[in-house]
Amino acid sequence: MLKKVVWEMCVRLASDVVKVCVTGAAGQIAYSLLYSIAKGDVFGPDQPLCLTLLDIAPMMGVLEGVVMELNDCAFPLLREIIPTADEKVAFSGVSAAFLVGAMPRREGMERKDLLAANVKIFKSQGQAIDQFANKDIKVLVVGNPANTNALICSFYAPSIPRENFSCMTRLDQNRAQAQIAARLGVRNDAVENVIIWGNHSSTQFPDVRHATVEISPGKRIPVYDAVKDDNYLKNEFVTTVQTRGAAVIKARKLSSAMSAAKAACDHMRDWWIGTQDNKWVSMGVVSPGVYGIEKGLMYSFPVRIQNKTWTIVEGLEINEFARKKMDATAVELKEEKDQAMDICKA
Ligand SMILES: NC(=O)C1=CN([C@@H]2O[C@H](COP(=O)(O)OP(=O)(O)OC[C@H]3O[C@@H](n4cnc5c(N)ncnc54)[C@H](O)[C@@H]3O)[C@@H](O)[C@H]2O)C=CC1
Ligand SMILES: O=C([O-])CC(=O)C(=O)O
Repeated sequence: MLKKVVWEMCVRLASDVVKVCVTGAAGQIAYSLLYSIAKGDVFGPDQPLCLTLLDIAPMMGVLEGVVMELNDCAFPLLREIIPTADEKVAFSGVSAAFLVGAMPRREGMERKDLLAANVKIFKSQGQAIDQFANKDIKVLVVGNPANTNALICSFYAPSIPRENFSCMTRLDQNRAQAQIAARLGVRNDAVENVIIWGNHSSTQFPDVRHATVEISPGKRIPVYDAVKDDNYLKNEFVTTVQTRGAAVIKARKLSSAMSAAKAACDHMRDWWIGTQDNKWVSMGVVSPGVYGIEKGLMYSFPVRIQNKTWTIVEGLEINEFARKKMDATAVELKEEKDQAMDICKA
């Protein structure tokens, strides 16, 4: 009898393990990301994990070192680590994937300058996900240009619902939230419902028209009323968020990594576990044609999430200023999409 109970417990434990893939696993974002995932920050403090770590063949030596360090952390939730350069091994049976592996930009480049170098990675990984991953996999694309790479990845994985592909604009959301909090001298989490519209690029539109801030315990007011400076919110604030990635590269000579990893964790955790009550988060998702944004573009919208399903927050008033910004970033996404399709078909 005891033997049977123990056996059943073992079976349950084994089947409870969630398989998660991280690509670019030997790179700088992954170095922070893997730590947080393995610790339980994303899938919950009781969720056992198997991590598959994909990188290219020449990086297998470095990846071996990352695996050693993960083992040396002695994480209770980490049941198995599979380092590999083979997409089939990396994506087989996977329920959640962080697609980080791609070339980062250097000083003076725009993210779309990476298209030619990176988009084929996402075509190939889309095809592998289509063949080998679980059909309900949740895919977060971080590698730049993130929106267009996510679109291509989903295009080449036709057996997986398009809603299961997203790209990361959470870093932009976190940046916007932190800028407002600093301006008002409040905690970062006092600021809610900041929106990032569009592309994870310098045309994105960080919008605080619908955001609120708790300025004193229990007192929440619109950010516009708290800041009382329309000129700042429409100009300096927008530009600061749009160009923050470039500012980090200029200072560090490397692109954001710790903050990118934190944002990837925030994004996937909210997708997996759900958003709270009236809070919105921004993520790049395939446009269903709302807010006048062409159907099929991978565009960042405010969403609520329940049961691992996102729903765009609809009905927000869009003024003339916002309309222009939202359209400009959509135009850029359309251009990137056409260019990416040409590269993939060549
Ligand atoms: N969406 C966002 O908010 C952000 C996106 N990024 C982007 O994330 C990407 C990764 O950045 P870092 O980790 O700093 O770069 P990194 O150069 O440190 O690491 C990239 C890793 O990807 C690997 N890789 C290259 N091709 C691969 C393939 N086909 N399959 C698997 N792995 C592959 C490389 O060997 C390398 O180990 C870049 O494209 C960067 O621009 C960075 C910050 C924020
Ligand atoms: O700016 C870059 O190239 C890296 C990135 O996406 C970011 O920091 O937002």
